[in-house]
Amino acid sequence: MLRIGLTGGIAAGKSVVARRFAELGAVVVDADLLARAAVEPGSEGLAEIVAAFGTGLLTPDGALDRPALGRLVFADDGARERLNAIVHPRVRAGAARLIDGAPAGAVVVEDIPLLVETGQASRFHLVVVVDAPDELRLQRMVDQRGMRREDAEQRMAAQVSRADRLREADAVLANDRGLADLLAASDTLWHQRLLPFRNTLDAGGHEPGANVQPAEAGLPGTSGLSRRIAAKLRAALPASSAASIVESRRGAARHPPDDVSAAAVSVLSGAGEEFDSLSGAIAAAGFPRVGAAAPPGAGGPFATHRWADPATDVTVVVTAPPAPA
Ligand SMILES: CC(C)(COP(=O)(O)OP(=O)(O)OC[C@H]1O[C@@H](n2cnc3c(N)ncnc32)[C@H](O)[C@@H]1O)[C@@H](O)C(=O)NCCC(=O)NCCS
Ligand SMILES: Nc1ncnc2c1ncn2[C@@H]1O[C@H](COP(=O)(O)OP(=O)(O)OP(=O)(O)O)[C@@H](O)[C@H]1O
Repeated sequence: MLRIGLTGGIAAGKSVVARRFAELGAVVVDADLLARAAVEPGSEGLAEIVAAFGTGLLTPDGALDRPALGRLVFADDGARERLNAIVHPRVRAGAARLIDGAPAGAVVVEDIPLLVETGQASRFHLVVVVDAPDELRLQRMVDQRGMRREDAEQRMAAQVSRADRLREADAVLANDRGLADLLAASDTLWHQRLLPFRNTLDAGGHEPGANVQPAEAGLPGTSGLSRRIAAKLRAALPASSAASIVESRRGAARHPPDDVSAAAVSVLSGAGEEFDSLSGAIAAAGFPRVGAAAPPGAGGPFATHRWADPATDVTVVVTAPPAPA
Protein backbone atom coordinates (compact mmCIF):
# COMPACT_ATOMS: atom_id res chain seq x y z
CA MET A 1 0.00 0.00 0.00
CA LEU A 2 1.30 3.44 -0.93
CA ARG A 3 0.25 6.16 1.50
CA ILE A 4 -0.03 9.69 0.14
CA GLY A 5 -0.81 12.75 2.26
CA LEU A 6 -2.55 15.40 0.15
CA THR A 7 -2.66 18.88 1.58
CA GLY A 8 -2.77 22.55 0.73
CA GLY A 9 -4.07 25.78 2.18
CA ILE A 10 -7.78 26.53 2.09
CA ALA A 11 -9.09 26.79 -1.50
CA ALA A 12 -5.77 25.66 -2.96
CA GLY A 13 -7.48 22.93 -5.00
CA LYS A 14 -7.08 19.76 -2.87
CA SER A 15 -10.59 18.51 -3.55
CA VAL A 16 -10.08 18.85 -7.32
CA VAL A 17 -6.89 16.76 -7.11
CA ALA A 18 -8.44 14.22 -4.71
CA ARG A 19 -11.35 13.67 -7.08
CA ARG A 20 -8.94 13.14 -9.98
CA PHE A 21 -6.84 10.63 -8.02
CA ALA A 22 -10.06 8.79 -7.10
CA GLU A 23 -10.97 8.59 -10.81
CA LEU A 24 -7.50 7.19 -11.49
CA GLY A 25 -8.02 4.45 -8.89
CA ALA A 26 -6.89 5.87 -5.53
CA VAL A 27 -8.69 5.10 -2.30
CA VAL A 28 -9.37 8.65 -1.11
CA VAL A 29 -9.88 9.37 2.59
CA ASP A 30 -11.32 12.88 3.02
CA ALA A 31 -10.66 14.47 6.44
CA ASP A 32 -13.26 17.22 5.87
CA LEU A 33 -15.95 14.57 5.25
CA LEU A 34 -14.88 12.58 8.31
CA ALA A 35 -14.96 15.81 10.35
CA ARG A 36 -18.57 16.37 9.26
CA ALA A 37 -19.54 12.76 10.04
CA ALA A 38 -18.01 13.13 13.53
CA VAL A 39 -20.52 15.84 14.48
CA GLU A 40 -23.71 14.54 12.87
CA PRO A 41 -26.94 14.87 14.88
CA GLY A 42 -26.99 12.22 17.61
CA SER A 43 -23.19 11.75 17.60
CA GLU A 44 -20.94 11.86 20.67
CA GLY A 45 -18.90 14.48 18.88
CA LEU A 46 -21.87 16.84 18.64
CA ALA A 47 -22.69 16.23 22.31
CA GLU A 48 -19.12 17.24 23.22
CA ILE A 49 -19.40 20.39 21.14
CA VAL A 50 -22.63 21.34 22.92
CA ALA A 51 -20.95 20.63 26.28
CA ALA A 52 -18.02 22.87 25.30
CA PHE A 53 -19.80 25.71 23.48
CA GLY A 54 -23.47 25.54 24.52
CA THR A 55 -26.72 24.85 22.66
CA GLY A 56 -26.54 28.24 20.91
CA LEU A 57 -24.54 26.56 18.13
CA LEU A 58 -27.36 24.21 17.11
CA THR A 59 -29.90 24.88 14.37
CA PRO A 60 -33.62 24.58 15.29
CA ASP A 61 -33.60 20.95 14.08
CA GLY A 62 -30.66 20.01 16.31
CA ALA A 63 -27.85 19.95 13.75
CA LEU A 64 -24.56 21.82 14.14
CA ASP A 65 -24.83 25.43 12.98
CA ARG A 66 -21.58 25.31 10.99
CA PRO A 67 -21.49 28.97 9.92
CA ALA A 68 -22.02 30.08 13.54
CA LEU A 69 -19.31 27.73 14.86
CA GLY A 70 -17.02 28.88 12.05
CA ARG A 71 -17.52 32.54 13.03
CA LEU A 72 -16.65 31.64 16.62
CA VAL A 73 -13.59 29.45 16.12
CA PHE A 74 -11.87 31.38 13.35
CA ALA A 75 -11.95 34.50 15.54
CA ASP A 76 -10.71 32.78 18.71
CA ASP A 77 -7.61 30.53 18.80
CA GLY A 78 -8.57 28.96 22.14
CA ALA A 79 -12.04 28.01 20.90
CA ARG A 80 -10.55 26.57 17.73
CA GLU A 81 -8.14 24.45 19.76
CA ARG A 82 -11.03 23.13 21.88
CA LEU A 83 -12.97 22.26 18.71
CA ASN A 84 -9.93 20.59 17.14
CA ALA A 85 -9.43 18.51 20.30
CA ILE A 86 -13.00 17.20 19.93
CA VAL A 87 -12.99 16.59 16.18
CA HIS A 88 -9.44 15.56 15.22
CA PRO A 89 -9.18 12.31 17.24
CA ARG A 90 -12.47 11.19 15.66
CA VAL A 91 -11.20 12.06 12.18
CA ARG A 92 -8.06 9.99 12.78
CA ALA A 93 -10.04 7.02 14.08
CA GLY A 94 -12.38 7.18 11.08
CA ALA A 95 -9.44 7.42 8.67
CA ALA A 96 -7.73 4.41 10.28
CA ARG A 97 -10.91 2.34 9.83
CA LEU A 98 -11.14 3.24 6.14
CA ILE A 99 -7.45 2.54 5.54
CA ASP A 100 -7.68 -0.84 7.29
CA GLY A 101 -10.36 -1.75 4.75
CA ALA A 102 -8.28 -0.76 1.70
CA PRO A 103 -6.77 -3.55 -0.45
CA ALA A 104 -3.07 -4.36 0.00
CA GLY A 105 -1.91 -2.82 -3.29
CA ALA A 106 -4.00 0.35 -2.96
CA VAL A 107 -2.75 3.89 -3.40
CA VAL A 108 -4.38 5.53 -0.38
CA VAL A 109 -4.67 9.31 -0.63
CA GLU A 110 -5.52 11.08 2.62
CA ASP A 111 -6.86 14.58 1.90
CA ILE A 112 -5.96 16.46 5.11
CA PRO A 113 -6.21 20.28 5.13
CA LEU A 114 -4.28 20.50 8.43
CA LEU A 115 -1.65 17.84 7.67
CA VAL A 116 1.30 20.14 8.38
CA GLU A 117 -0.39 21.94 11.30
CA THR A 118 -0.95 18.57 13.02
CA GLY A 119 2.62 17.34 12.40
CA GLN A 120 1.70 14.33 10.29
CA ALA A 121 4.02 14.79 7.28
CA SER A 122 6.56 12.12 8.19
CA ARG A 123 4.04 9.27 8.37
CA PHE A 124 3.41 9.33 4.59
CA HIS A 125 5.45 7.82 1.79
CA LEU A 126 4.87 11.12 -0.04
CA VAL A 127 3.29 14.43 0.90
CA VAL A 128 1.70 16.13 -2.11
CA VAL A 129 1.07 19.86 -1.62
CA VAL A 130 -1.39 21.68 -3.86
CA ASP A 131 -0.03 25.20 -3.91
CA ALA A 132 -1.54 28.51 -4.97
CA PRO A 133 -0.71 32.11 -4.01
CA ASP A 134 -2.63 33.56 -1.05
CA GLU A 135 -4.34 36.24 -3.13
CA LEU A 136 -5.65 33.71 -5.64
CA ARG A 137 -7.04 31.54 -2.85
CA LEU A 138 -8.73 34.56 -1.27
CA GLN A 139 -10.29 35.40 -4.62
CA ARG A 140 -11.61 31.82 -5.00
CA MET A 141 -13.16 31.91 -1.53
CA VAL A 142 -14.86 35.24 -2.25
CA ASP A 143 -15.91 34.60 -5.87
CA GLN A 144 -16.77 30.90 -5.82
CA ARG A 145 -17.83 30.31 -2.21
CA GLY A 146 -19.41 33.68 -1.53
CA MET A 147 -17.29 34.28 1.57
CA ARG A 148 -16.60 37.75 2.92
CA ARG A 149 -12.97 38.69 2.35
CA GLU A 150 -12.37 39.21 6.11
CA ASP A 151 -13.70 35.72 6.85
CA ALA A 152 -11.53 34.23 4.13
CA GLU A 153 -8.47 36.03 5.52
CA GLN A 154 -9.28 34.81 9.02
CA ARG A 155 -9.45 31.17 7.88
CA MET A 156 -6.19 31.51 6.04
CA ALA A 157 -4.59 32.98 9.17
CA ALA A 158 -5.68 29.88 11.12
CA GLN A 159 -3.40 27.75 8.93
CA VAL A 160 0.38 27.56 8.48
CA SER A 161 1.96 29.85 5.91
CA ARG A 162 2.44 28.74 2.35
CA ALA A 163 6.24 28.58 2.90
CA ASP A 164 5.95 26.40 6.00
CA ARG A 165 3.63 24.00 4.18
CA LEU A 166 5.97 23.77 1.18
CA ARG A 167 8.83 22.76 3.50
CA GLU A 168 7.03 19.45 4.02
CA ALA A 169 6.24 18.81 0.34
CA ASP A 170 7.67 15.75 -1.42
CA ALA A 171 5.75 16.84 -4.52
CA VAL A 172 4.14 20.16 -5.42
CA LEU A 173 1.15 20.60 -7.73
CA ALA A 174 1.12 24.28 -8.64
CA ASN A 175 -2.45 25.49 -9.07
CA ASP A 176 -2.05 29.05 -10.27
CA ARG A 177 -3.39 28.49 -13.77
CA GLY A 178 -6.51 26.84 -15.12
CA LEU A 179 -8.19 23.66 -13.91
CA ALA A 180 -7.08 21.79 -17.03
CA ASP A 181 -3.43 22.37 -16.08
CA LEU A 182 -4.02 21.10 -12.55
CA LEU A 183 -5.74 17.96 -13.84
CA ALA A 184 -2.96 17.29 -16.34
CA ALA A 185 -0.28 17.72 -13.65
CA SER A 186 -2.22 15.37 -11.36
CA ASP A 187 -2.42 12.72 -14.09
CA THR A 188 1.31 13.00 -14.80
CA LEU A 189 2.23 12.74 -11.13
CA TRP A 190 -0.01 9.69 -10.78
CA HIS A 191 1.40 7.83 -13.78
CA GLN A 192 5.04 8.91 -13.55
CA ARG A 193 5.60 8.81 -9.81
CA LEU A 194 2.80 7.40 -7.67
CA LEU A 195 2.08 4.20 -9.59
CA PRO A 196 5.77 3.27 -10.12
CA PHE A 197 6.40 3.98 -6.41
CA ARG A 198 3.51 1.68 -5.47
CA ASN A 199 4.73 -1.02 -7.87
CA THR A 200 8.24 -0.93 -6.42
CA LEU A 201 6.88 -1.22 -2.89
CA ASP A 202 4.68 -4.14 -3.88
CA ALA A 203 7.56 -5.93 -5.57
CA GLY A 204 9.86 -5.27 -2.60
CA GLY A 205 12.66 -4.21 -4.91
CA HIS A 206 13.54 -1.62 -7.49
CA GLU A 207 12.20 -1.32 -10.99
CA PRO A 208 15.10 -0.57 -13.30
CA GLY A 209 14.98 2.34 -15.64
CA ALA A 210 12.72 4.78 -13.83
CA ASN A 211 13.64 8.15 -15.26
CA VAL A 212 11.17 10.82 -14.31
CA GLN A 213 11.60 14.45 -15.28
CA PRO A 214 11.75 16.70 -12.18
CA ALA A 215 8.84 18.85 -13.38
CA GLU A 216 6.63 15.81 -14.08
CA ALA A 217 7.41 14.51 -10.59
CA GLY A 218 6.45 17.78 -8.89
CA LEU A 219 10.00 18.40 -7.60
CA PRO A 220 10.12 22.17 -8.34
CA GLY A 221 9.03 23.91 -5.13
CA THR A 222 10.30 21.15 -2.83
CA SER A 223 13.37 21.57 -0.61
CA GLY A 224 15.40 19.74 2.01
CA LEU A 225 15.09 16.18 0.74
CA SER A 226 17.52 14.73 3.30
CA ARG A 227 15.66 16.50 6.14
CA ARG A 228 12.35 15.00 5.01
CA ILE A 229 13.89 11.56 4.57
CA ALA A 230 15.46 11.70 8.04
CA ALA A 231 12.02 12.57 9.49
CA LYS A 232 10.36 9.67 7.64
CA LEU A 233 13.03 7.27 8.92
CA ARG A 234 12.66 8.56 12.48
CA ALA A 235 8.88 8.08 12.27
CA ALA A 236 9.34 4.51 10.97
CA LEU A 237 11.48 3.40 13.91
CA PRO A 238 9.99 2.34 17.21
CA ALA A 239 9.84 5.21 19.71
CA SER A 240 12.23 3.22 21.92
CA SER A 241 14.91 3.03 19.20
CA ALA A 242 18.19 4.70 20.09
CA ALA A 243 19.35 4.74 16.45
CA SER A 244 20.97 7.94 15.25
CA ILE A 245 20.05 9.33 11.85
CA VAL A 246 22.61 11.44 10.02
CA GLU A 247 21.90 13.47 6.87
CA SER A 248 24.80 13.50 4.49
CA ARG A 249 25.46 16.47 2.24
CA ARG A 250 25.91 14.33 -0.86
CA GLY A 251 22.65 15.42 -2.43
CA ALA A 252 23.26 19.07 -1.63
CA ALA A 253 26.71 18.92 -3.17
CA ARG A 254 25.40 17.44 -6.39
CA HIS A 255 22.33 19.64 -6.65
CA PRO A 256 23.15 23.09 -5.29
CA PRO A 257 21.85 25.06 -3.56
CA ASP A 258 19.60 22.50 -1.87
CA ASP A 259 19.02 18.77 -1.96
CA VAL A 260 15.92 18.20 -4.03
CA SER A 261 16.42 15.05 -6.06
CA ALA A 262 19.34 13.22 -4.40
CA ALA A 263 20.29 12.55 -0.81
CA ALA A 264 22.13 10.06 1.35
CA VAL A 265 21.20 9.35 4.94
CA SER A 266 22.87 7.01 7.44
CA VAL A 267 21.19 5.16 10.24
CA LEU A 268 23.44 3.87 13.01
CA SER A 269 21.66 1.44 15.29
CA GLY A 270 21.79 1.94 19.02
CA ALA A 271 23.79 -0.41 21.24
CA GLY A 272 22.06 -3.76 21.58
CA GLU A 273 19.46 -2.92 18.93
CA GLU A 274 18.55 -5.83 16.65
CA PHE A 275 20.02 -5.03 13.24
CA ASP A 276 17.56 -7.06 11.18
CA SER A 277 14.50 -5.53 12.79
CA LEU A 278 15.91 -2.02 12.26
CA SER A 279 16.67 -2.75 8.62
CA GLY A 280 13.23 -4.40 8.25
CA ALA A 281 11.42 -1.34 9.66
CA ILE A 282 13.26 0.88 7.19
CA ALA A 283 12.39 -1.39 4.27
CA ALA A 284 8.73 -1.44 5.35
CA ALA A 285 8.65 2.37 5.44
CA GLY A 286 9.33 2.59 1.70
CA PHE A 287 13.09 1.95 1.52
CA PRO A 288 13.63 -1.60 0.19
CA ARG A 289 17.01 -3.14 0.81
CA VAL A 290 19.39 -3.30 -2.14
CA GLY A 291 21.03 -6.74 -2.13
CA ALA A 292 21.63 -8.79 0.97
CA ALA A 293 22.89 -7.30 4.21
CA ALA A 294 26.59 -7.78 4.68
CA PRO A 295 27.35 -10.32 7.38
CA PRO A 296 28.83 -8.94 10.55
CA GLY A 297 32.48 -8.23 9.86
CA ALA A 298 35.05 -6.21 11.65
CA GLY A 299 32.88 -3.11 11.33
CA GLY A 300 29.58 -4.77 12.28
CA PRO A 301 26.71 -5.52 9.87
CA PHE A 302 25.53 -2.99 7.33
CA ALA A 303 22.85 -2.85 4.63
CA THR A 304 22.09 -0.42 1.84
CA HIS A 305 18.51 0.66 1.20
CA ARG A 306 17.06 2.83 -1.53
CA TRP A 307 13.90 4.90 -1.41
CA ALA A 308 11.23 3.39 -3.69
CA ASP A 309 10.40 6.86 -5.05
CA PRO A 310 11.22 6.77 -8.78
CA ALA A 311 11.76 10.55 -8.97
CA THR A 312 14.67 10.82 -6.55
CA ASP A 313 17.95 9.12 -5.80
CA VAL A 314 17.98 8.43 -2.07
CA THR A 315 20.30 5.95 -0.38
CA VAL A 316 20.00 4.93 3.24
CA VAL A 317 22.92 3.02 4.74
CA VAL A 318 22.09 1.16 7.92
CA THR A 319 24.99 0.13 10.13
CA ALA A 320 25.40 -1.43 13.53
CA PRO A 321 28.34 -1.07 15.86
CA PRO A 322 30.63 -4.11 15.92
CA ALA A 323 29.62 -6.77 18.40
CA PRO A 324 31.73 -6.59 21.56
CA ALA A 325 34.62 -9.04 21.39
C1 LIG B 1 -15.53 25.26 11.98
C2 LIG B 1 -16.38 24.42 11.05
C3 LIG B 1 -17.65 23.96 11.75
C4 LIG B 1 -16.75 25.32 9.83
O1 LIG B 1 -17.47 24.55 8.93
P1 LIG B 1 -17.58 24.94 7.36
O2 LIG B 1 -18.64 24.05 6.80
O3 LIG B 1 -17.75 26.42 7.25
O4 LIG B 1 -16.15 24.61 6.73
P2 LIG B 1 -15.54 23.19 6.28
O5 LIG B 1 -15.62 22.22 7.42
O6 LIG B 1 -16.10 22.77 4.99
O7 LIG B 1 -13.98 23.53 6.15
C5 LIG B 1 -13.51 24.23 5.01
C6 LIG B 1 -12.04 24.48 5.15
O8 LIG B 1 -11.78 25.33 6.28
C7 LIG B 1 -10.49 25.03 6.80
N1 LIG B 1 -10.61 24.62 8.22
C8 LIG B 1 -11.61 23.91 8.80
N2 LIG B 1 -11.37 23.70 10.11
C9 LIG B 1 -10.19 24.32 10.36
C10 LIG B 1 -9.40 24.46 11.56
N3 LIG B 1 -9.81 23.93 12.72
N4 LIG B 1 -8.25 25.15 11.46
C11 LIG B 1 -7.84 25.70 10.29
N5 LIG B 1 -8.55 25.58 9.14
C12 LIG B 1 -9.70 24.91 9.18
C13 LIG B 1 -9.96 23.86 5.96
O9 LIG B 1 -9.17 24.36 4.91
C14 LIG B 1 -11.21 23.24 5.40
O10 LIG B 1 -10.98 22.51 4.22
C15 LIG B 1 -15.60 23.18 10.55
O11 LIG B 1 -14.59 23.58 9.67
C16 LIG B 1 -14.97 22.34 11.65
O12 LIG B 1 -15.65 21.60 12.33
N6 LIG B 1 -13.63 22.43 11.81
C17 LIG B 1 -12.92 21.67 12.80
C18 LIG B 1 -12.46 20.36 12.24
C19 LIG B 1 -11.31 20.50 11.30
O13 LIG B 1 -10.20 20.84 11.70
N7 LIG B 1 -11.56 20.25 10.02
C20 LIG B 1 -10.55 20.37 9.01
C21 LIG B 1 -9.73 19.18 8.75
S1 LIG B 1 -9.93 17.76 9.72
N1 LIG C 1 -7.14 26.25 -11.29
C1 LIG C 1 -8.37 26.64 -10.93
N2 LIG C 1 -9.05 27.53 -11.67
C2 LIG C 1 -10.28 27.93 -11.30
N3 LIG C 1 -10.93 27.49 -10.21
C3 LIG C 1 -10.31 26.61 -9.43
C4 LIG C 1 -8.99 26.12 -9.75
N4 LIG C 1 -8.62 25.24 -8.80
C5 LIG C 1 -9.63 25.17 -7.92
N5 LIG C 1 -10.66 25.98 -8.29
C6 LIG C 1 -11.92 26.20 -7.57
O1 LIG C 1 -11.56 26.81 -6.33
C7 LIG C 1 -12.34 26.30 -5.27
C8 LIG C 1 -11.41 25.67 -4.27
O2 LIG C 1 -10.92 24.42 -4.77
P1 LIG C 1 -11.02 23.11 -3.86
O3 LIG C 1 -12.38 22.96 -3.29
O4 LIG C 1 -10.45 21.97 -4.62
O5 LIG C 1 -10.01 23.57 -2.72
P2 LIG C 1 -9.61 22.83 -1.39
O6 LIG C 1 -8.14 22.95 -1.29
O7 LIG C 1 -10.19 21.46 -1.37
O8 LIG C 1 -10.29 23.75 -0.30
P3 LIG C 1 -10.72 23.45 1.24
O9 LIG C 1 -9.49 23.61 2.08
O10 LIG C 1 -11.70 24.49 1.56
O11 LIG C 1 -11.30 22.08 1.32
C9 LIG C 1 -13.32 25.31 -5.91
O12 LIG C 1 -14.52 26.00 -6.15
C10 LIG C 1 -12.63 24.91 -7.19
O13 LIG C 1 -13.53 24.50 -8.20
